[in-house]
Amino acid sequence: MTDRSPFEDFRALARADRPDTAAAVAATRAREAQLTKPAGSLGRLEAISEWLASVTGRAPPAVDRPRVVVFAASHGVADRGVSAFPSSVNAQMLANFREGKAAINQICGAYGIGLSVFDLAVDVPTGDIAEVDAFASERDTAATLAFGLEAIANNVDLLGLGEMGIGNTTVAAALCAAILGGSGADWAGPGTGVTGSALARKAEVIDLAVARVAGETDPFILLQRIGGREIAAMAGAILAARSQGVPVVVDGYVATSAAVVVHAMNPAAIDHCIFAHRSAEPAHARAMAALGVEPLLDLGMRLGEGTGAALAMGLIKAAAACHSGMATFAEAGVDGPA
Ligand SMILES: O=C(O)c1ccc[n+]([C@@H]2O[C@H](COP(=O)([O-])O)[C@@H](O)[C@H]2O)c1
Ligand SMILES: Cc1cc2nc[nH]c2cc1C
Repeated sequence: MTDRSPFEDFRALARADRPDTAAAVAATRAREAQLTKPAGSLGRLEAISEWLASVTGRAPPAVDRPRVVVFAASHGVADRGVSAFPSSVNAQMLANFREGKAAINQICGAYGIGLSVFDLAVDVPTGDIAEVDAFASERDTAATLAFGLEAIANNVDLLGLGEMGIGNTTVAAALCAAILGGSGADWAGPGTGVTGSALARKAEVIDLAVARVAGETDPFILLQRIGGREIAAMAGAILAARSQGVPVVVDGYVATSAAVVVHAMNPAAIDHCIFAHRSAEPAHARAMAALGVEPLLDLGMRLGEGTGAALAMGLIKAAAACHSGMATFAEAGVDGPA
């Protein structure tokens, strides 16, 4: 037996170059210029088509099997009063997803997007990160990263990442603070609706978690020590999707914290991700600024469960449909610019 780290495969994925897709990008750019519209008039939709081509290597880009994946997990830290809701909501919302009655079911239904929901043992919370590590071992953490691979099963060609986990805005904040710097107060926000003195306590809990890991810089070890399972699974899904040329749509603050972990391994390792929306959770903008990304939407949403991602995927589907379905000037007999 060697003492090879269980994280080694994920480190390799984070470091790997993506395949060369320059030909698909060039073909997409050339076709875009021929379509029946003034150059640039579809604005960011044109950039989305080019992004799809650059990630998938397909020209014209197509979205045939979009899917939102929701990872659900429970957090020991939720018992510290950092959320407006109890952890019992996690299992109850899983039942609601199964019944097709949550917001994410409706948005996916409206846009023809598949939905998978994974229960990452919501009956077993991870450790209370103010006092102990979230995951018991590197092996446990790596197993959950590996579970993220499930997200791209069955030839998913556009992946939306969402989550459900009472207390996880505290976990996301602690991860952001530990990786990007700043205090608990910089990264804390209302989450499900925490305000006033409870919000101040939430910031203190984040500070406790960050102080506990002081000096640690390895992003995967920080993931192990701060968690949680849904964030680890989303980080694993981001890495797996990149290796398979699957474009990823990142939802809100919590999903973005998974991207922060991957980005800390290698900034280029999130170059196949697009950020769906600016969550109303105030620190989400701060996290995206640190990643140097600009979200597609700003609708004042702060639900999680992949809802922002699903809305952005509707836009992305429309962008691909315009690019591949529109006639060229020559095909339609429309005069070009004078
Ligand atoms: O991702 C976001 O931007 C976001 C912002 C606020 C709340 N949430 C959702 O609300 C839960 C976490 O909030 P909290 O207050 O329990 O930490 C969890 O289920 C998330 O999906 C998610
Ligand atoms: C009801 C409810 C639904 C959610 N969906 C995602 N996070 C959530 C948090 C709560 C509290």
